[in-house]
Amino acid sequence: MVKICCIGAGYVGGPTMAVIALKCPEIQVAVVDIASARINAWNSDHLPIYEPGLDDVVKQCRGKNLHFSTDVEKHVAEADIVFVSVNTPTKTQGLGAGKAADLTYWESAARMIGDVSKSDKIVVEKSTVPVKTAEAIEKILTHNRKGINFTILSNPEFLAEGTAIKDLYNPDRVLIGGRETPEGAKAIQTLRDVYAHWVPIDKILCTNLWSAELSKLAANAFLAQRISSVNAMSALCEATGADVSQVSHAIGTDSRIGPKFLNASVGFGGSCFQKDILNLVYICECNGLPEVATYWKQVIKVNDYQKTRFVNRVVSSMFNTVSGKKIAILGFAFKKDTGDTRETPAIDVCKKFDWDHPAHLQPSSPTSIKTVSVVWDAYEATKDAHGICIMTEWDEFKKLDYQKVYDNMQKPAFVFDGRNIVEVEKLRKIGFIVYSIGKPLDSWLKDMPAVA
Ligand SMILES: NC(=O)c1ccc[n+]([C@@H]2O[C@H](COP(=O)([O-])OP(=O)(O)OC[C@H]3O[C@@H](n4cnc5c(N)ncnc54)[C@H](O)[C@@H]3O)[C@@H](O)[C@H]2O)c1
Ligand SMILES: O=c1ccn([C@@H]2O[C@H](COP(=O)(O)OP(=O)(O)O[C@H]3O[C@H](CO)[C@@H](O)[C@H](O)[C@H]3O)[C@@H](O)[C@H]2O)c(=O)[nH]1
Repeated sequence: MVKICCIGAGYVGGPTMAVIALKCPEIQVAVVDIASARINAWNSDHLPIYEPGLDDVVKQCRGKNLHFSTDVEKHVAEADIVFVSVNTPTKTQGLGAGKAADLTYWESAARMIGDVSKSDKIVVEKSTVPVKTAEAIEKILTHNRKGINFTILSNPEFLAEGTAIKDLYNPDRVLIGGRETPEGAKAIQTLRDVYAHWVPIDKILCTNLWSAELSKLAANAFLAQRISSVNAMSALCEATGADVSQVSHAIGTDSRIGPKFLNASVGFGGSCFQKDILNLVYICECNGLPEVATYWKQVIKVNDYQKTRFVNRVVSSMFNTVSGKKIAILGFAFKKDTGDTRETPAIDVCKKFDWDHPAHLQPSSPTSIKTVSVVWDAYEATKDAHGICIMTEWDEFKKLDYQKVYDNMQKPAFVFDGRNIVEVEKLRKIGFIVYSIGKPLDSWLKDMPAVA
């Protein structure tokens, strides 16, 4: 019986392994993590992450062929295939700080695999890593191998949060990269057999190691670039009277462009896009390609510009200051259907509001945190507020009774829609002053500065 162990029970390791366990009943799957609170949650009725459909998959397999454990070494030692799905955040200190991927979690996992293994293993890179990481991992493992053979594969994950289970059931493709050697080919075949339980074989793409590693960074860079492109257009739409939704639709019907990922927004967030582009930029710089690095860096610059532009719209509309005003932030996650707030644009927007306080009103003690309160209900959040900022496109915010919201707010009442989900004309009829990204401007906002 094939045994799989996945190191890292996070947003990727948990759902991915749960789906493998569901689709491959004859395979034993162990998901291990050093974070005991996370493992306890995976073993409880309250899973550590919110993902539609995940509870159901876990309930079907947990305790049968899916196990969550903190006994990392035992499960790694027993496994034939070890997935490594640990976090690879941006380095905050030292060489490459602010750009390069921090591979300390990866390296310690690799050293541990080398230490505890007593049988041959396929080691699969599931985390998103810089190109050539597999070579570094090979070196670590082969220098410690004690006669054991380790074959490294790259199998990057393309799921998006909020649709992880759907994406895992029905991936656009599964990508497996390996060495072009007999051992590499054999390992690719073993992993391909796992996915072939439910993924059509023509959707399982096999490449060399470096192509697989780079494809993951390239895919995220292209996706994020689309958002920055449409967001750049949104600024031009506001300046000219064009409507970004109409422009997106018009260009998206061109089959060469396609309709997806063209929603203008307050900016992209999440733990992946910025981190992976910075990683790509660093790799370009290290390979002597400064022009290529600058090109990709611009995607992040436009994203930062979009968040700043949004805050400036809010502040300039509200008589050039938000100091002393109540602003209701609707939604904090970086997108709907996830509880994940890593790198969410809402954080940057709220921080920029803090900056707008005049010096004499600057919070001076830790108790100033009281200026933020968190409530469950949108009606409570908006009561007596001067303005509303919609930061996440939760369906709940589309269906609010905006007349009721308006009646309970200070006047003039503002809605700043960072996700373009409200019906602008309907809200304007109620009496709101509405700003929607990339849409024809409310007369209130005309002639006000969009960018400081
Ligand atoms: N979140 C996504 O949607 C997504 C999608 C595709 C790819 N990725 C990539 O997958 C990787 C994991 O992302 P994530 O969002 O699941 O991260 P995460 O932070 O949710 O999970 C990583 C887990 O690894 C554990 N860990 C770290 N070092 C360990 C060690 N030595 N031994 C055991 N456990 C260890 C941590 O405790 C943590 O629980 C990253 O490289 C990310 O870029 C993420
Ligand atoms: O038209 C769009 C689409 C998305 N977004 C924003 O972009 C961010 C990222 O969204 P999405 O890509 O759907 O979610 P992620 O979970 O970050 O998934 C991305 O990052 C993952 C981690 O690498 C990859 O696996 C996925 O393929 C890739 O889509 C979110 O803030 C969205 O609101 C927009 O502003 N406009």
